Amino acid sequence: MFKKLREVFSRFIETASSLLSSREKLLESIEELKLSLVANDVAYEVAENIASELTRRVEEGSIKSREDLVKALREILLSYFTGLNSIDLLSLASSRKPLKIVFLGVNGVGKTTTIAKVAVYMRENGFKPLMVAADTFRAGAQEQLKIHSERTGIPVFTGKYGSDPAALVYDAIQYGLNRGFNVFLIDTAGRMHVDVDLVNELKKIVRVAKPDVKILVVDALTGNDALEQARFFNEAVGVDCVVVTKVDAYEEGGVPLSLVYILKKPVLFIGVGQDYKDLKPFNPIEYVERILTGLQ
Ligand SMILES: Nc1nc2c(ncn2[C@@H]2O[C@H](COP(=O)(O)OP(=O)(O)OP(=O)(O)O)[C@@H](O)[C@H]2O)c(=O)[nH]1
Repeated sequence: MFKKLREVFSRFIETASSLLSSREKLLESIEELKLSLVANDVAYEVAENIASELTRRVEEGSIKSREDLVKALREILLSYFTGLNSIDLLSLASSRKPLKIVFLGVNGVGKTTTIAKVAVYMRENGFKPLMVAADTFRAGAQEQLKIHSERTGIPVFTGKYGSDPAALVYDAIQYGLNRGFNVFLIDTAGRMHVDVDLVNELKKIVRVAKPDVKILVVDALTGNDALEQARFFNEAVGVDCVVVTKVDAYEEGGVPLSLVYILKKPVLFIGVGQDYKDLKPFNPIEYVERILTGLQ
Protein backbone atom coordinates (compact mmCIF):
# COMPACT_ATOMS: atom_id res chain seq x y z
CA MET A 1 0.00 0.00 0.00
CA PHE A 2 1.52 3.34 -1.16
CA LYS A 3 4.95 1.67 -1.32
CA LYS A 4 6.32 3.62 -4.27
CA LEU A 5 5.43 7.04 -2.86
CA ARG A 6 7.09 6.04 0.41
CA GLU A 7 10.25 5.09 -1.53
CA VAL A 8 10.20 8.45 -3.34
CA PHE A 9 10.02 10.41 -0.08
CA SER A 10 12.55 8.18 1.63
CA ARG A 11 15.04 8.62 -1.27
CA PHE A 12 14.46 12.35 -1.23
CA ILE A 13 14.99 12.64 2.52
CA GLU A 14 18.24 10.65 2.30
CA THR A 15 19.59 12.65 -0.65
CA ALA A 16 18.42 16.07 0.51
CA SER A 17 19.71 15.65 4.05
CA SER A 18 23.19 15.00 2.66
CA LEU A 19 22.99 18.22 0.64
CA LEU A 20 21.86 20.63 3.35
CA SER A 21 25.07 22.67 3.08
CA SER A 22 24.61 23.33 -0.64
CA ARG A 23 21.56 25.44 -1.37
CA GLU A 24 21.82 24.90 -5.10
CA LYS A 25 22.04 21.11 -4.91
CA LEU A 26 19.26 21.02 -2.37
CA LEU A 27 17.00 22.94 -4.72
CA GLU A 28 17.93 20.54 -7.52
CA SER A 29 16.90 17.59 -5.38
CA ILE A 30 13.55 19.29 -4.71
CA GLU A 31 13.07 19.59 -8.49
CA GLU A 32 13.81 15.86 -8.83
CA LEU A 33 11.34 15.10 -6.07
CA LYS A 34 8.66 16.91 -8.06
CA LEU A 35 9.17 14.67 -11.10
CA SER A 36 9.19 11.48 -9.03
CA LEU A 37 5.95 12.52 -7.34
CA VAL A 38 4.25 13.07 -10.69
CA ALA A 39 5.35 9.58 -11.76
CA ASN A 40 3.46 8.17 -8.76
CA ASP A 41 0.02 9.67 -9.34
CA VAL A 42 0.63 12.95 -7.57
CA ALA A 43 -1.10 15.53 -9.77
CA TYR A 44 1.29 18.07 -11.28
CA GLU A 45 -0.20 21.02 -9.39
CA VAL A 46 0.17 19.15 -6.09
CA ALA A 47 3.79 18.17 -6.82
CA GLU A 48 4.51 21.77 -7.75
CA ASN A 49 2.93 23.03 -4.55
CA ILE A 50 4.97 20.60 -2.43
CA ALA A 51 8.16 21.67 -4.23
CA SER A 52 7.48 25.39 -3.92
CA GLU A 53 6.60 25.09 -0.21
CA LEU A 54 9.84 23.17 0.41
CA THR A 55 11.83 25.70 -1.62
CA ARG A 56 10.33 28.57 0.38
CA ARG A 57 11.42 26.93 3.62
CA VAL A 58 14.93 26.32 2.28
CA GLU A 59 15.16 29.96 1.18
CA GLU A 60 14.04 31.28 4.55
CA GLY A 61 16.62 29.08 6.26
CA SER A 62 14.26 26.94 8.29
CA ILE A 63 15.63 23.60 7.03
CA LYS A 64 18.90 22.84 8.79
CA SER A 65 18.65 19.13 9.53
CA ARG A 66 17.08 15.88 8.40
CA GLU A 67 14.45 16.33 11.13
CA ASP A 68 13.57 19.80 9.80
CA LEU A 69 13.10 18.27 6.37
CA VAL A 70 10.77 15.51 7.59
CA LYS A 71 8.88 18.01 9.74
CA ALA A 72 8.45 20.37 6.79
CA LEU A 73 7.18 17.59 4.53
CA ARG A 74 4.80 16.36 7.20
CA GLU A 75 3.38 19.86 7.70
CA ILE A 76 2.99 20.46 3.98
CA LEU A 77 1.24 17.14 3.34
CA LEU A 78 -1.05 17.42 6.34
CA SER A 79 -2.03 20.96 5.36
CA TYR A 80 -3.87 19.57 2.33
CA PHE A 81 -6.17 17.59 4.60
CA THR A 82 -6.94 20.24 7.19
CA GLY A 83 -10.01 22.42 7.10
CA LEU A 84 -12.01 19.99 4.95
CA ASN A 85 -15.64 19.42 5.87
CA SER A 86 -15.61 16.11 7.67
CA ILE A 87 -18.48 13.72 7.08
CA ASP A 88 -19.66 11.11 9.56
CA LEU A 89 -22.29 8.85 8.02
CA LEU A 90 -23.38 7.44 11.38
CA SER A 91 -24.13 10.77 13.01
CA LEU A 92 -25.74 11.99 9.79
CA ALA A 93 -27.92 8.88 9.69
CA SER A 94 -28.95 9.49 13.31
CA SER A 95 -29.93 13.08 12.66
CA ARG A 96 -31.40 12.95 9.14
CA LYS A 97 -33.74 9.95 9.22
CA PRO A 98 -33.64 9.02 6.41
CA LEU A 99 -30.07 9.45 5.22
CA LYS A 100 -29.94 9.50 1.44
CA ILE A 101 -26.63 8.84 -0.31
CA VAL A 102 -26.07 9.00 -4.06
CA PHE A 103 -23.04 7.08 -5.33
CA LEU A 104 -21.26 8.42 -8.40
CA GLY A 105 -18.51 6.85 -10.47
CA VAL A 106 -17.67 5.19 -13.77
CA ASN A 107 -18.28 1.51 -14.48
CA GLY A 108 -15.80 -0.95 -13.12
CA VAL A 109 -14.35 1.12 -10.28
CA GLY A 110 -15.99 -1.01 -7.60
CA LYS A 111 -19.09 1.12 -7.07
CA THR A 112 -21.65 -1.63 -6.47
CA THR A 113 -19.27 -3.48 -4.15
CA THR A 114 -18.71 -0.24 -2.24
CA ILE A 115 -22.46 0.34 -1.94
CA ALA A 116 -22.83 -3.13 -0.45
CA LYS A 117 -19.91 -2.50 1.93
CA VAL A 118 -21.42 0.79 3.12
CA ALA A 119 -24.82 -0.92 3.49
CA VAL A 120 -23.27 -3.62 5.70
CA TYR A 121 -21.46 -0.92 7.72
CA MET A 122 -24.71 0.97 8.28
CA ARG A 123 -26.59 -2.20 9.26
CA GLU A 124 -23.84 -3.14 11.71
CA ASN A 125 -24.35 0.23 13.32
CA GLY A 126 -28.03 -0.31 13.86
CA PHE A 127 -29.55 1.29 10.77
CA LYS A 128 -31.90 -0.22 8.18
CA PRO A 129 -30.40 0.33 4.72
CA LEU A 130 -32.06 -0.08 1.32
CA MET A 131 -29.90 -0.30 -1.81
CA VAL A 132 -31.45 1.39 -4.84
CA ALA A 133 -30.43 0.16 -8.31
CA ALA A 134 -30.88 3.35 -10.30
CA ASP A 135 -28.47 2.42 -13.09
CA THR A 136 -31.19 1.35 -15.50
CA PHE A 137 -28.91 1.83 -18.50
CA ARG A 138 -26.33 -0.93 -18.23
CA ALA A 139 -27.44 -4.54 -18.50
CA GLY A 140 -26.08 -6.24 -15.43
CA ALA A 141 -25.96 -3.31 -13.04
CA GLN A 142 -29.23 -4.28 -11.36
CA GLU A 143 -28.22 -7.94 -11.36
CA GLN A 144 -24.99 -7.05 -9.63
CA LEU A 145 -26.76 -5.25 -6.79
CA LYS A 146 -29.21 -8.16 -6.54
CA ILE A 147 -26.27 -10.53 -6.03
CA HIS A 148 -24.89 -8.27 -3.27
CA SER A 149 -28.39 -8.19 -1.80
CA GLU A 150 -28.58 -12.01 -1.72
CA ARG A 151 -25.13 -12.27 -0.17
CA THR A 152 -25.62 -9.60 2.48
CA GLY A 153 -29.34 -10.02 3.13
CA ILE A 154 -29.79 -6.27 2.60
CA PRO A 155 -32.79 -5.51 0.34
CA VAL A 156 -32.42 -3.84 -3.04
CA PHE A 157 -35.04 -1.84 -4.96
CA THR A 158 -34.81 -2.51 -8.70
CA GLY A 159 -36.72 -1.40 -11.79
CA LYS A 160 -37.00 -2.02 -15.50
CA TYR A 161 -34.04 -1.64 -17.84
CA GLY A 162 -34.29 1.58 -19.79
CA SER A 163 -36.79 3.11 -17.38
CA ASP A 164 -36.33 6.63 -15.98
CA PRO A 165 -33.79 6.32 -13.15
CA ALA A 166 -35.07 9.41 -11.36
CA ALA A 167 -38.60 7.96 -11.30
CA LEU A 168 -37.16 4.72 -9.93
CA VAL A 169 -35.40 6.66 -7.16
CA TYR A 170 -38.64 8.46 -6.30
CA ASP A 171 -40.52 5.15 -6.08
CA ALA A 172 -37.72 3.57 -4.05
CA ILE A 173 -37.82 6.33 -1.46
CA GLN A 174 -41.62 6.13 -1.11
CA TYR A 175 -41.40 2.35 -0.86
CA GLY A 176 -38.58 2.51 1.70
CA LEU A 177 -40.13 5.19 3.89
CA ASN A 178 -43.34 3.16 4.14
CA ARG A 179 -41.34 0.17 5.37
CA GLY A 180 -39.08 1.82 7.91
CA PHE A 181 -35.83 1.98 5.93
CA ASN A 182 -33.70 4.85 7.20
CA VAL A 183 -30.66 4.76 4.90
CA PHE A 184 -30.98 4.88 1.10
CA LEU A 185 -27.90 3.93 -0.92
CA ILE A 186 -28.52 4.95 -4.50
CA ASP A 187 -26.45 3.50 -7.36
CA THR A 188 -26.21 5.57 -10.55
CA ALA A 189 -25.03 4.98 -14.11
CA GLY A 190 -21.36 5.52 -14.84
CA ARG A 191 -20.83 5.68 -18.58
CA MET A 192 -18.58 8.62 -19.31
CA HIS A 193 -18.59 8.44 -23.11
CA VAL A 194 -22.04 10.03 -23.44
CA ASP A 195 -21.33 12.89 -21.09
CA VAL A 196 -24.32 15.15 -21.68
CA ASP A 197 -26.96 12.48 -21.22
CA LEU A 198 -25.27 11.21 -18.10
CA VAL A 199 -24.94 14.67 -16.59
CA ASN A 200 -28.64 15.38 -17.22
CA GLU A 201 -29.61 12.02 -15.77
CA LEU A 202 -27.49 12.55 -12.66
CA LYS A 203 -28.83 16.05 -12.17
CA LYS A 204 -32.37 14.73 -12.34
CA ILE A 205 -31.63 11.96 -9.81
CA VAL A 206 -30.10 14.54 -7.47
CA ARG A 207 -33.14 16.83 -7.86
CA VAL A 208 -35.51 13.99 -7.01
CA ALA A 209 -33.49 12.26 -4.28
CA LYS A 210 -32.22 15.45 -2.58
CA PRO A 211 -29.29 13.43 -1.21
CA ASP A 212 -27.59 14.34 2.06
CA VAL A 213 -24.29 13.08 0.67
CA LYS A 214 -22.93 12.52 -2.84
CA ILE A 215 -20.09 10.01 -2.70
CA LEU A 216 -17.74 9.60 -5.63
CA VAL A 217 -16.18 6.15 -5.99
CA VAL A 218 -12.85 5.93 -7.79
CA ASP A 219 -10.40 3.08 -8.38
CA ALA A 220 -6.90 3.91 -7.09
CA LEU A 221 -5.36 1.69 -9.74
CA THR A 222 -6.55 4.03 -12.50
CA GLY A 223 -4.23 6.80 -11.28
CA ASN A 224 -4.73 10.01 -13.23
CA ASP A 225 -8.04 8.78 -14.66
CA ALA A 226 -9.41 8.84 -11.13
CA LEU A 227 -8.53 12.54 -10.94
CA GLU A 228 -10.21 13.24 -14.28
CA GLN A 229 -13.32 11.42 -13.08
CA ALA A 230 -13.29 13.48 -9.91
CA ARG A 231 -13.24 16.70 -11.93
CA PHE A 232 -16.00 15.42 -14.23
CA PHE A 233 -18.47 14.38 -11.51
CA ASN A 234 -17.70 17.38 -9.33
CA GLU A 235 -18.51 19.74 -12.19
CA ALA A 236 -21.58 17.72 -13.17
CA VAL A 237 -23.37 17.45 -9.84
CA GLY A 238 -20.88 18.22 -7.06
CA VAL A 239 -19.10 15.67 -4.90
CA ASP A 240 -19.14 15.74 -1.08
CA CYS A 241 -16.54 13.06 -0.40
CA VAL A 242 -14.72 10.17 -2.03
CA VAL A 243 -14.24 6.44 -1.56
CA VAL A 244 -10.99 5.16 -3.08
CA THR A 245 -11.19 1.44 -3.92
CA LYS A 246 -8.56 -1.27 -4.49
CA VAL A 247 -6.07 0.44 -2.19
CA ASP A 248 -4.96 -3.05 -1.07
CA ALA A 249 -3.31 -3.50 -4.47
CA TYR A 250 -2.18 0.09 -4.92
CA GLU A 251 1.52 0.93 -4.70
CA GLU A 252 1.98 4.34 -6.38
CA GLY A 253 0.19 6.18 -3.59
CA GLY A 254 -0.61 9.66 -4.90
CA VAL A 255 -4.33 9.31 -5.64
CA PRO A 256 -5.76 10.20 -2.16
CA LEU A 257 -3.49 13.23 -1.87
CA SER A 258 -4.30 14.54 -5.35
CA LEU A 259 -8.04 13.97 -4.98
CA VAL A 260 -8.19 15.95 -1.77
CA TYR A 261 -6.06 18.75 -3.24
CA ILE A 262 -8.17 18.99 -6.39
CA LEU A 263 -11.64 18.57 -4.89
CA LYS A 264 -11.03 20.11 -1.45
CA LYS A 265 -13.26 17.30 -0.20
CA PRO A 266 -12.34 14.46 2.15
CA VAL A 267 -11.67 10.82 1.38
CA LEU A 268 -14.24 9.04 3.52
CA PHE A 269 -13.25 5.39 3.15
CA ILE A 270 -10.71 3.26 1.35
CA GLY A 271 -11.56 -0.15 -0.10
CA VAL A 272 -8.95 -2.70 0.95
CA GLY A 273 -10.29 -5.96 -0.48
CA GLN A 274 -13.27 -7.74 -1.97
CA ASP A 275 -15.05 -8.71 1.26
CA TYR A 276 -17.87 -6.60 2.67
CA LYS A 277 -15.72 -5.88 5.73
CA ASP A 278 -12.89 -4.49 3.60
CA LEU A 279 -13.87 -0.85 3.97
CA LYS A 280 -11.72 1.31 6.24
CA PRO A 281 -12.21 4.91 7.33
CA PHE A 282 -9.49 6.99 5.70
CA ASN A 283 -7.19 8.59 8.25
CA PRO A 284 -5.05 11.44 6.81
CA ILE A 285 -2.51 11.30 9.64
CA GLU A 286 -1.95 7.56 9.12
CA TYR A 287 -1.68 8.11 5.37
CA VAL A 288 0.93 10.85 5.76
CA GLU A 289 2.92 8.84 8.31
CA ARG A 290 2.82 5.81 6.04
CA ILE A 291 4.13 7.64 2.97
CA LEU A 292 6.71 9.63 4.92
CA THR A 293 8.15 7.19 7.36
CA GLY A 294 6.55 3.86 6.68
CA LEU A 295 4.79 3.74 10.04
CA GLN A 296 1.44 1.94 10.13
N1 LIG B 1 -9.00 -5.79 -4.32
C1 LIG B 1 -10.11 -5.06 -4.31
N2 LIG B 1 -11.09 -5.31 -5.20
C2 LIG B 1 -12.20 -4.56 -5.15
C3 LIG B 1 -12.38 -3.50 -4.23
N3 LIG B 1 -13.59 -2.93 -4.46
C4 LIG B 1 -14.14 -3.60 -5.48
N4 LIG B 1 -13.32 -4.59 -5.91
C5 LIG B 1 -13.52 -5.52 -7.02
O1 LIG B 1 -13.56 -4.80 -8.23
C6 LIG B 1 -14.42 -5.45 -9.17
C7 LIG B 1 -15.42 -4.45 -9.73
O2 LIG B 1 -16.28 -4.08 -8.70
P1 LIG B 1 -17.81 -3.72 -8.92
O3 LIG B 1 -18.36 -3.33 -7.63
O4 LIG B 1 -18.45 -4.80 -9.69
O5 LIG B 1 -17.61 -2.45 -9.82
P2 LIG B 1 -18.66 -1.44 -10.43
O6 LIG B 1 -18.04 -0.10 -10.41
O7 LIG B 1 -20.00 -1.60 -9.87
O8 LIG B 1 -18.52 -1.98 -11.84
P3 LIG B 1 -19.57 -2.12 -12.98
O9 LIG B 1 -20.52 -3.11 -12.49
O10 LIG B 1 -18.72 -2.60 -14.12
O11 LIG B 1 -20.11 -0.75 -13.15
C8 LIG B 1 -15.05 -6.59 -8.40
O12 LIG B 1 -14.36 -7.77 -8.71
C9 LIG B 1 -14.85 -6.22 -6.94
O13 LIG B 1 -14.77 -7.34 -6.08
C10 LIG B 1 -11.31 -3.25 -3.29
O14 LIG B 1 -11.34 -2.33 -2.46
N5 LIG B 1 -10.20 -4.05 -3.38
